Amino acid sequence: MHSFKNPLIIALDVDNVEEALKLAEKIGPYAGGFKVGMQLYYSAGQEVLLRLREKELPVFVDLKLHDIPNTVAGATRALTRQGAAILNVHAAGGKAMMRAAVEAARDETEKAGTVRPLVVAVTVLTSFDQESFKQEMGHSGTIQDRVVAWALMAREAGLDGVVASPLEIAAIRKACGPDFTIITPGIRPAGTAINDQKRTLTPGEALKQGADYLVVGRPVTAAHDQLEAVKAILTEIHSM
Ligand SMILES: O=c1ccn([C@@H]2O[C@H](COP(=O)(O)O)[C@@H](O)[C@H]2O)c(=O)[nH]1
Repeated sequence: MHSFKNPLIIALDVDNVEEALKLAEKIGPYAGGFKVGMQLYYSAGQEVLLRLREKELPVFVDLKLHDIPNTVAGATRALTRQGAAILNVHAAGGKAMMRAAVEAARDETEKAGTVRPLVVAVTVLTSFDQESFKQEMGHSGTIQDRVVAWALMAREAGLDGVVASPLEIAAIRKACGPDFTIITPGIRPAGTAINDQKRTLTPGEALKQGADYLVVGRPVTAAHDQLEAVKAILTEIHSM
């Protein structure tokens, strides 16, 4: 297991390596780890992962893989070689796809003698509310029921955990047990902008619900004082 020094993962949602490294330099001594998502990876490629390695903090590579099993396995192998500490696939890709991802990560790390990344499944994006989930996705049940069903499927496929909103943490924990990793975006410290997120809680509330890791982007990246924003979240976390 790659070691995160605290549960706070900062989403480096910026456009280039220089900006990412500048932010990483500033908040690195405080953050538990970084997240590299589509915006940064599609702009900067694997170079950003190699450069972030120098900061010696684990990196969650959030590319939400979703394709046929063989293609997802190949992409998983590449991200594993590039040093991802956590990587993710969409649960909607199905059990065979999820199994292919975790087996590819295991095989790649066994060959290299390195630590296997956690492979987790994205459930229902935090930008959906119940209404849009029903109208646009055609699901008649609740978001929570779908998230729990996908979490159970991910566990059966051998995945290590899920990405879900903080509102579903307790239900996932109950269904999947204490060792199943729960990573939650949709984190909004009190008084910060909600933006496009629909299912949110504060850092303290999410931890109280049982989250393992909190993913925070704009409340830090868009803050007037990014370092102060990180420190305030850590103070809230440590007061729990
Ligand atoms: O359901 C999901 C899955 C992933 N994300 C990612 O987390 C961060 C959240 O950023 P904020 O700026 O704090 O909203 C972002 O990189 C998303 O791609 C998510 O929000 N919801």
